[in-house]
Amino acid sequence: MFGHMGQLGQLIATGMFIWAILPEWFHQQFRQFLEKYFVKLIGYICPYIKIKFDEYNDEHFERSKAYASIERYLSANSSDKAKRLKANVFRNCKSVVLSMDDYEEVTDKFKGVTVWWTSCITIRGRDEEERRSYRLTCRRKDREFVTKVYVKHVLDEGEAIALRSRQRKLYTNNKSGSVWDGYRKGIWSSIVFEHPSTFDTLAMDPKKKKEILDDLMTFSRSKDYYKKIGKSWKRGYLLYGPPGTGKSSMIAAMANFLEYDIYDLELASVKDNTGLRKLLIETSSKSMIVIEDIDCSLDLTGQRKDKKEDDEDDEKKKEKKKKKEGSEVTLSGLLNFIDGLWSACGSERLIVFTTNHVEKLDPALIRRGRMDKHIEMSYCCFETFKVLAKNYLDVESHDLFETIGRMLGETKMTPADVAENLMPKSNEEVAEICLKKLIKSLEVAKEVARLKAAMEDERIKAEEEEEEAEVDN
Ligand SMILES: Nc1ncnc2c1ncn2[C@@H]1O[C@H](COP(=O)(O)OP(=O)(O)OP(=O)(O)O)[C@@H](O)[C@H]1O
Ligand SMILES: [Mg+2]
Repeated sequence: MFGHMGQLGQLIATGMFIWAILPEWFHQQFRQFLEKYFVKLIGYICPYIKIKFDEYNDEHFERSKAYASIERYLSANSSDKAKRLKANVFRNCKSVVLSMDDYEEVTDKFKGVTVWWTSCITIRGRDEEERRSYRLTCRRKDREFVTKVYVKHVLDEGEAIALRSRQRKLYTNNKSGSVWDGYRKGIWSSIVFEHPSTFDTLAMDPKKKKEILDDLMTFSRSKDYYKKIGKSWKRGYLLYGPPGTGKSSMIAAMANFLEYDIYDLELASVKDNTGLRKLLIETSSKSMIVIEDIDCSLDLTGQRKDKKEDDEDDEKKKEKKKKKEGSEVTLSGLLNFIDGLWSACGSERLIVFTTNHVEKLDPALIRRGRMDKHIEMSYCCFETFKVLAKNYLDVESHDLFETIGRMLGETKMTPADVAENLMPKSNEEVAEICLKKLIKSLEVAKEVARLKAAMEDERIKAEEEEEEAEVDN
């Protein structure tokens, strides 16, 4: 027994001696060889596979997009399951994002498949730099599903969460061309978009409101449909109606509903058609491009149709006018902006025009396909009033409603005017006082309209008499 022990001791001692006299490179090779086969061996035995997502890839300084998406996905789906959390406040984000703390593990289930996520840190290099990563563990049998379906689901969902929580922007174009926005020159300048208008605060016929909401919802979910029918994923809205009927409020409500950015395009500040195209290219997806008061923006009415008929003098006059205004955008330039080849450069975009005079616009500009949906914003009807009364006074029914309903049927008053009357101006102004104020205003408006109509009748009568007198002479 002791003899065997002695032999073994000798063997070990010889082995150690040989190991000691072998060169360093041999040690390294041997170690690598062992590590490689050990990992392989574990791979054969272990029923799980692991996928690592690093926060920074070696060749990029930027934070990995996949890592950020996973972080958001996990904080939204598993932050209630993890026991130790980290709070992050991102730039461009409204809220605090909770994510798993280091070395924390959570379980996630998707379509019946269970996976495990671990947040890891490795210390690398001489500077002992901390490298973060997420490790996804799944069963070997689920490998195909996890790599092809689950990971895509996580990344898509993470991106969608980022979009939902970002701060939206209101952009406007600059007359001077481009502005320095801190790190690059841009042709749009922006502020944070925080308009409080929503479809709840917007007063209009509930049926019409629902129709618009359905339309917007369908649009935002129709990516594949637009691809199938061979159209770029955009839709044109024309909002028309008298001043103060809620066109601008509707635009803000639409942007809030769809969570889009707004590009408020001032046509008069655009130098020419090329400038218009540049602006278009610089807009992002999930946005609304708005041109307010399109009839006043430029002399676009009939520029295309009547071009040949215009005599030279007219052309010169127009040229001069355009030079004075500093804009040479033409109707055809604008038409191309809306649905020319370049308009397909982004996706999921609404183009919205507003006007007080729809009849002044060139039919080519507002034909379906360019302006797909025409929405009339009109004077306040009883249904509109009820929404305003609810929003402004918290009143859903009142004895005075009947009178107001009847009077609104007889008199044209814009929602802006009705809203102004309904808004309490002091603590003493209770709902009834405000409603009475509105009735008084409606009476005045009715009287003014009656006088105007009478004056107009008189004017027409006088003109007719004048004509008759001329004929007699
Ligand atoms: N339909 C509406 N619902 C709720 N509020 C409205 C509505 N219409 C007008 N208002 C109120 O009146 C104000 C003016 O409305 P808004 O600016 O949307 O009108 P507009 O149609 O864009 O007018 P303009 O043609 O002059 O640009 C808004 O601030 C809003 O408070
Ligand atoms: Mg407006």
